[in-house]
Amino acid sequence: MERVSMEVHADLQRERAAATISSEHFAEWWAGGRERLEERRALERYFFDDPEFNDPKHISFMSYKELYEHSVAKGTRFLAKLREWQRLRAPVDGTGGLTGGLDIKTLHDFRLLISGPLGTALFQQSFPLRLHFAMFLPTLLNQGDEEQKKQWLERAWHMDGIIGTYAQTELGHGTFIRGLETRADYDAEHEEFVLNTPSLTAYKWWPGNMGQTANMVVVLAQLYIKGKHYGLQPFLVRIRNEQTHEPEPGIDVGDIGAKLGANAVNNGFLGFRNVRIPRDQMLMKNAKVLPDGTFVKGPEPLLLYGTMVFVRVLIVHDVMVGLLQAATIATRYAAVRRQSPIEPNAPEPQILDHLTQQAKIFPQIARGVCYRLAADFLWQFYQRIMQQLEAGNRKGLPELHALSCCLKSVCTQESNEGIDALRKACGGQGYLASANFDNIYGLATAAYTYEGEYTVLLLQTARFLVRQYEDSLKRKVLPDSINYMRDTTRLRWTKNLLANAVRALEIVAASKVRVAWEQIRLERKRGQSAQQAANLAGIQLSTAAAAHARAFLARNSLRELKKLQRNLKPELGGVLQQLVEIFVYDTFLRQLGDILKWNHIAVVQVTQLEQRYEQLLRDFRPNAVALVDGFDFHDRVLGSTLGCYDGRIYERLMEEARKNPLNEEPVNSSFRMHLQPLMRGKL
Ligand SMILES: CC(C)(COP(=O)(O)OP(=O)(O)OC[C@H]1O[C@@H](n2cnc3c(N)ncnc32)[C@H](O)[C@@H]1OP(=O)(O)O)[C@@H](O)C(=O)NCCC(=O)NCCSC(=O)CCCC(=O)O
Ligand SMILES: Cc1cc2nc3c(=O)[nH]c(=O)nc-3n(C[C@H](O)[C@H](O)[C@H](O)COP(=O)(O)OP(=O)(O)OC[C@H]3O[C@@H](n4cnc5c(N)ncnc54)[C@H](O)[C@@H]3O)c2cc1C
Repeated sequence: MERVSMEVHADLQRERAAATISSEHFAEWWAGGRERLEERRALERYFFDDPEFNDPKHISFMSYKELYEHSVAKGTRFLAKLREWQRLRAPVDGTGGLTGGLDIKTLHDFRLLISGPLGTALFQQSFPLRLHFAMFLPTLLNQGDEEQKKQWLERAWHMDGIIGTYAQTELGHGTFIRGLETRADYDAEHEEFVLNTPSLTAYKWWPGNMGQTANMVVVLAQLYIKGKHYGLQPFLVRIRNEQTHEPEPGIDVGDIGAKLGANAVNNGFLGFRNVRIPRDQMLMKNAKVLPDGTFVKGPEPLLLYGTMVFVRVLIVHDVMVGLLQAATIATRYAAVRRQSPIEPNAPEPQILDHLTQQAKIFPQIARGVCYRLAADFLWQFYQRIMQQLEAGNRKGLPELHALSCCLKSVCTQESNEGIDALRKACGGQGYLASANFDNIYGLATAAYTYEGEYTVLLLQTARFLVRQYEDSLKRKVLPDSINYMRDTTRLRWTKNLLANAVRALEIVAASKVRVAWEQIRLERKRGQSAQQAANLAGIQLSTAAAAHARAFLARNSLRELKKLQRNLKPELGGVLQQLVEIFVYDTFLRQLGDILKWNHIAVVQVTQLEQRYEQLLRDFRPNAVALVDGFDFHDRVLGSTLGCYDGRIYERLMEEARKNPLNEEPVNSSFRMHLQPLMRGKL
């Protein structure tokens, strides 16, 4: 499904001609500047013009095994070609400097490349070496000491004999990682650790790329020295022979089977039987084990969880991309599809002219744009806190953990919901594999669970919020992202609807945190332990954290909008203003129950906001196609019969149907074997 030079559908031509914004200006801003936009386009052409990267058939027609083998072949060609690209040009942002040095920024850029438009275009069921880059390397980088980094990092970066993954989750435990059972016993005599899987539930289960692809893992295991327990530590273990790729002695490894999506990732299981590794393969930036078996505690035990924080920060960006791919497909489809006259004798309108259709699609576009603003903020914030940590200041870590957890949860959950709503907004055709919602949804919904399950992460944020609430009662200084809790004044409804709505969302969050805190106190008074009280307040706590995330997203969008409007062309600034308003009002209206519970707002004021919201949908309507064009998703990135730039939806639907292997022969063999005997009463 290339962007072919054929004629563009008349409706799309008209939409583009009538828009008041320039897609190209938007694209430039969205990409972070002209140079980056050009660079990204050149990189995409470099891959998309290469016939080696065309799939021989639609992946929905491949078996599980076929898809894996095809993806690995393509994945390795991808890396080779990317290296070639970088030899030809100086390394640039977005391609991850595969031939250059390695730092966390490079890994960030590489991650955005493989989870972003180019990566999802080439690997609709995810990149088959994903975990090597997304978790194995960041863990070596952040948890190895200087010696270990010298020994492993450069080699791992160039995949010189090393393909790694991050093996934490077990069959019995994913969330509660202190409950992991894999053991690493230190043998001081040989200066080795001995790894074992003591039970079925102790099997590592889920790590990506682990089934057949990886030959090394960072494994999280419980450290024991002379029988004494020292908690979880990371160990570097070779699981397959570097030359033959046969499992090493004592290693039981395999693939866990087909999933809802991301089937190229080859998630695996792994058991250890007396597997020995040298002492210097415990990653020791933090805690250390000396040759004689002395355990030296690290300055910051929570660094062990550092890779998870890094990945959570990036997930906000990942799911934003998926949501906007789906929104682009649905917008273009709705601009070409015509159905159901509005006036009895009028021609059928573009379905995008039904206001309810606008209400399905535009809030998702707006949401994606606001998530992007939050993702950029979060990445800057992460870098700042990491610099502070390196300098020995850990003050900002709890706020980073709290913010990344609730944003990861809420952005993932709402993107999942949004992608599904966009699929439904395409009617029946949205259900076809050739529309590509299945792959987009499959990737986005995995992120709801991995790297910390939705509710579990909200509860992490809630712990922080409740503690901060107590601090606010004691008039202590609060971190920036929750400073709004200090303001205990009631909402004063002014003419500025946007400011009203943002403040109302903050009041909801602050009130819900207070209620959660009160419930914990009540349960404590009833004699419950602190932990049981937290469990019994779990619904209040988790919904308070989600409310906090929404309040943050709204406030951040408003703040960023103000900054942007100083630098952008007025018509673009104006459309971004519409989108921020749509996002905030949509959030407000979806939370109306809570909003009314915690704010004194009259019915007429809600009506005023509803009317403004509906007006905004209509105001945004003329720019909808131009705006999604500005995300600059190549047709290969959307991979959809419904979303192509030229709008030839019906031609493509039919072309794809005809390519279906079932249509290769006029009569399928099942007729003679089964249907005919049935009809002749011979079964
Ligand atoms: C749920 C928790 C956070 C609970 O941990 P715990 O040890 O029981 O800790 P606790 O007693 O609740 O808390 C102790 C304290 O540590 C804090 N904390 C917890 N995690 C972090 C962090 N990352 N950074 C900074 N601080 C952190 C907590 O908030 C607690 O603080 P507090 O005592 O309240 O001040 C943890 O176990 C966890 O993170 N679970 C989720 C597991 C997870 O995310 N697994 C990811 C596996 S890899 C994966 O999925 C890869 C897919 C990637 C892909 O395909 O791209
Ligand atoms: C596609 C995919 C890729 C993955 N890749 C990797 C990988 O590369 N490496 C790796 O190590 N792992 C990986 N994982 C595992 C993943 O990190 C875990 O599945 C995830 O952290 C959730 O843990 P769980 O499966 O134990 O869920 P559970 O914790 O069993 O969740 C089940 C239910 O219990 C609830 N629950 C659990 N604890 C609590 C609590 N304290 N309070 C309230 N409710 C609770 C949850 O909210 C949820 O509703 C992957 C998973 C998936 C789906």
